Amino acid sequence: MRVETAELADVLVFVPSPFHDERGFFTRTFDVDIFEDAIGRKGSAASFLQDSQSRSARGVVRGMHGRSGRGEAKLVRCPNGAVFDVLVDIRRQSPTFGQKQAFRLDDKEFRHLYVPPGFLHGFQALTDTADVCYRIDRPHDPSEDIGVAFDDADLAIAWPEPVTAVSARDAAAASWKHLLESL
Ligand SMILES: Cc1cn([C@H]2C[C@H](O)[C@@H](COP(=O)(O)OP(=O)(O)O[C@H]3O[C@@H](C)C(=O)[C@@H](O)[C@H]3O)O2)c(=O)[nH]c1=O
Repeated sequence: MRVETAELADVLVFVPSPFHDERGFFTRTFDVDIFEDAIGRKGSAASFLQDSQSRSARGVVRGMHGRSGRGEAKLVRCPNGAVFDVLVDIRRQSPTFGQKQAFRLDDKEFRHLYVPPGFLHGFQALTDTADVCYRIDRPHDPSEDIGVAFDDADLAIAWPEPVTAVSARDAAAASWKHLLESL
């Protein structure tokens, strides 16, 4: 498994080496030693407490979601289909504060993102169905949800497909300007 850095500070991309044969494929999706070497902290893998999966139809956007307080670290991958995944750095002290980066996550290359606390995250499904699995290092607490509208003009995320559906919460999300004032 290869580890790549990203344009955004402290984000890592794990790129596994799937094994293909006539049965299909086998791929490792997580390796504790590789993860902890890359993060530079022994024991850090054990901090992931919750594993979740969502399924989305083509064009669906989920995001842009973040977490207040000390935030949460995430491991994000797409085990079925493909998504256009977007991160925004909302850490005031970061050299890449305010910047965004998009990644293609899919069931061909199985790229796996490590997202430290202090980011907005969202994605759009690029295939008829697209699953996203993510682990987080703190139990979900909706009272700490923060968000920015996926179509905020200042954030200007170029979603590649027409947007077919979003949740009521995402449709009513605050502006990027509003979030910046609260950080
Ligand atoms: C995120 C989450 C939701 N839920 C519940 C709340 C709600 O009833 C239902 C659907 O939740 P949402 O609409 O918030 O799901 P969704 O819009 O898919 O939210 C997710 O979006 C992506 C982009 C992320 O990065 C995730 O961290 C998460 O915020 O599931 C949990 O029980 N545990 C969880 O960890």
